[in-house]
Amino acid sequence: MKVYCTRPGCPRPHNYFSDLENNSIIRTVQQKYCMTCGMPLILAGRYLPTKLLGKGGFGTAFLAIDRYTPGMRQCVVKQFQPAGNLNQTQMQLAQDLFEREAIVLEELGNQHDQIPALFAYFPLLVENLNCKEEQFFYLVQEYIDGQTLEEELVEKGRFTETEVVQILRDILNLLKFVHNKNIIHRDIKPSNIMYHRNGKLFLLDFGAVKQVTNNPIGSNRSSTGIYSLGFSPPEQISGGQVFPSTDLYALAVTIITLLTGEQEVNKLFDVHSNQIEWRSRVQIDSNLGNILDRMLIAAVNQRFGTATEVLEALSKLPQFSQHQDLETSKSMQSQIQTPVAITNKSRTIPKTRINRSFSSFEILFGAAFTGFEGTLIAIALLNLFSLTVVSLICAAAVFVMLIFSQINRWIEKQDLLIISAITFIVLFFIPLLRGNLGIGEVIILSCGISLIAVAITSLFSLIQKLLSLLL
Ligand SMILES: Nc1ncnc2c1ncn2[C@@H]1O[C@H](COP(=O)(O)OP(=O)(O)OP(=O)(O)O)[C@@H](O)[C@H]1O
Repeated sequence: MKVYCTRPGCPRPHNYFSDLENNSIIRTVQQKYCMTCGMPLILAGRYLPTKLLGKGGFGTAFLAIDRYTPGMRQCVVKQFQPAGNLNQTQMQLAQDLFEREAIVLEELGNQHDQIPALFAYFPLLVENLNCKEEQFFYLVQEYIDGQTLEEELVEKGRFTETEVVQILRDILNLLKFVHNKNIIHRDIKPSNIMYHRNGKLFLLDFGAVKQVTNNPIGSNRSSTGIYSLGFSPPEQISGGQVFPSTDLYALAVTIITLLTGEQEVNKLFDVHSNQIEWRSRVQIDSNLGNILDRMLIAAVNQRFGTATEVLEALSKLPQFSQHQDLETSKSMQSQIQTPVAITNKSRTIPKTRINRSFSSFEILFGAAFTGFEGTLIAIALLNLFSLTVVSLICAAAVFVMLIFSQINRWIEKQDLLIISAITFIVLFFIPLLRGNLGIGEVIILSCGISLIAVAITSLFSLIQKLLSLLL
């Protein structure tokens, strides 16, 4: 098993322990140390980092396993590690913010199923290579197995109007909950919003939150100069007061980047008019555009003040005020009104699953897979049953199942490669399933049909695009 060393700057952080391939040894082993720098690898005696997820402004995130859960649950271990050379005051501020992320996650994550839950927060005292003591801080949170909106944007190019409205509603409901707790997120952007594989949206990174405890929201305290360039409104950049509407501004910029497909958000800013220019880049419902524009007003007193106000404005748009959204809003309402009763998160897959659209690459890759896998299965079935009709019926059923599973995203991306590799290996090692065909002929036949599937799908996509342009 690979275990990742979390010491900043460790020259060889990848460690491999063959004994840890065995789960019962993972559970019982005392400790493991980095073979290069001697750093203890099993954090708090419990969490084993396996992979680097990424580095943010205040820390480094690792994917880890929790060895004391029955299924060795995956989790995210974040280590406090501020970037750049900070002075003592800045360092203390960064550390406070890291701790605040833990406090906020503990409060919010356990009450809302679209915010990662906090599992642990602890310091670790270790000796460095010069035999001096060093202290590290770790925060362990729920792992969201999915993709950030930023990653999806890179894959898809841009989001449709229907998709962004669904995202807008979902995040507004989340913000309503967060703001009701007197907390302002302050770092809403596509890289901090994540789609779980089951279609549920999550809000991440509460490292920049401002908690206005004992003060009304927007009370007279400075915002400590934390912002994401391009997403943050003027009041946040100037280090002044922050308000719930500060998050609404960042949410509007987020939605506009998704609609326009512009990944470099600064390119949306027009220095001449001193505002974000986006309407000419996309064709959307003008009322929806007006709502986004009102979320983007620089003057706080003219911008929408609360998430509820925006939700109300959205519900007045006839094409978007659907029964389903009223239900979502009602269920959120009951969640907010009964905070004491909710202590554990329910991790059920939502009934109203968001059917995310497929990128062109995903469609063509799916077609190639279906052609390849379908052919392998048809060959095997034709050689397995003596009755050709039975084989063809079974093959057709499998074919339909393959397409259905992809449409519902039960299988996607690397699953497709794994499934076709397994089927191919089975055919390779069991000649009975190939009949008179040699392995070379099987490959040629499967690849050929896979190419035909891609060609037919491309043709249909082209016709569909042409029709949508004409109609
Ligand atoms: N709970 C989580 N589940 C899954 N992935 C996560 C989770 N939290 C963070 N990540 C991923 O880990 C990486 C680093 O996250 P981190 O929050 O440390 O920084 P960031 O959001 O990329 O940057 P910044 O702090 O500057 O906003 C990102 O790719 C993020 O998507």
